[in-house]
Amino acid sequence: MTQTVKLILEDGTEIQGKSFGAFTSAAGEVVFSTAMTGYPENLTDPSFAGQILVLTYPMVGNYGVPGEDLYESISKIFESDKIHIAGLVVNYYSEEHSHWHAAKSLGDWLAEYNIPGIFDVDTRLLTKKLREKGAMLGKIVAEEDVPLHDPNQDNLVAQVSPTEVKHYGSGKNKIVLVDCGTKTNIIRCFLERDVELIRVPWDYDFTTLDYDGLFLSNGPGDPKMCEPTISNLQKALQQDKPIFGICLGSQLMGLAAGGDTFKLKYGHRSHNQPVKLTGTQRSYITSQNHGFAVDTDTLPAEWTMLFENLNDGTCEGIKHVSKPFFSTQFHPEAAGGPQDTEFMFDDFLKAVEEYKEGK
Ligand SMILES: NC(=O)CC[C@H](N)C(=O)O
Repeated sequence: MTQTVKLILEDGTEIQGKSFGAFTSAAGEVVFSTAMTGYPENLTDPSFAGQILVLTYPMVGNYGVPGEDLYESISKIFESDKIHIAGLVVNYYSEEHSHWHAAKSLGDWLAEYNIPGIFDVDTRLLTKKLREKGAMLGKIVAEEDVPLHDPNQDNLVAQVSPTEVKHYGSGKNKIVLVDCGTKTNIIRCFLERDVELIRVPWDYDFTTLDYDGLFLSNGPGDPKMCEPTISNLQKALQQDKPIFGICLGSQLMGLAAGGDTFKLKYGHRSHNQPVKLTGTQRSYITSQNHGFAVDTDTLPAEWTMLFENLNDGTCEGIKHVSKPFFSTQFHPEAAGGPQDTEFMFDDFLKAVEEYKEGK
């Protein structure tokens, strides 16, 4: 029998719904995504750590959850090796699922990781509230009440980053990937491009390593929590080796450059965020998942905005005016979402080749 659970927001809103996944209570920051597909990818994206995710797409679970498949010891399917969200809020949960690759139901998968889900919630109405008031703390309450908890006060990157260095591939360009909670599709995108990848923990002193290019990954929480990464990055910015950052990596680059970051009112989480390449009329449709952004007004003179969000005008990437340092706030690796900006990986590796030729 389906049990009743509640979603409670910090402004006092209480919404009654039905339980799926684990029948347990959990607190976090309530954020919404308007993506129409991709829950296996979203739920395993480490950037969602600490967040209760509201999906506006009305029917969820109908294609189940794919079976695991490995490639070079990383998942071919998922964006990390576990579910990272704190809870899931949907409108209609489809008990039935059907897909050639489905191995289990979404509810069973959530239960495996002890993550609660709540359905029968008007997630579009809830999203309107989150857009008006901004992202809020909240909790899914089953039997036991739990206190509200702000995950942005925690060092979430330290919780999701690996503790050991790992090596992948044997290509001609040696790239250090600073893993603050990387999505596996970033690793796949590099391995498809003739790269030897050295994946290091968020606080690892990579400045001592021999490499051709530096990459900063996405990750959860407030970028200002990543002090060791920022100070290592500041050393790398003194050199000329190419640096590329995605999402949290873009925010870390902004902070290391001397700029500031701020929390957006309700974040960008979807697969259809329009961005414009600065200095052109060219726009791209991008996959995004972020709640913070670089404040471009605070950047030193040698840095500029590379992409601008066409919905709210906020910064979607930065670049150095003369050195090969650049970033995107959106996800060129997508997973899920459109792959239109995957060329950013090619641009980065081109910069790496040019750096090696000029050395
Ligand atoms: N996907 C990410 O890397 C997110 C970065 C950061 N945690 C934010 O919410 O803005």
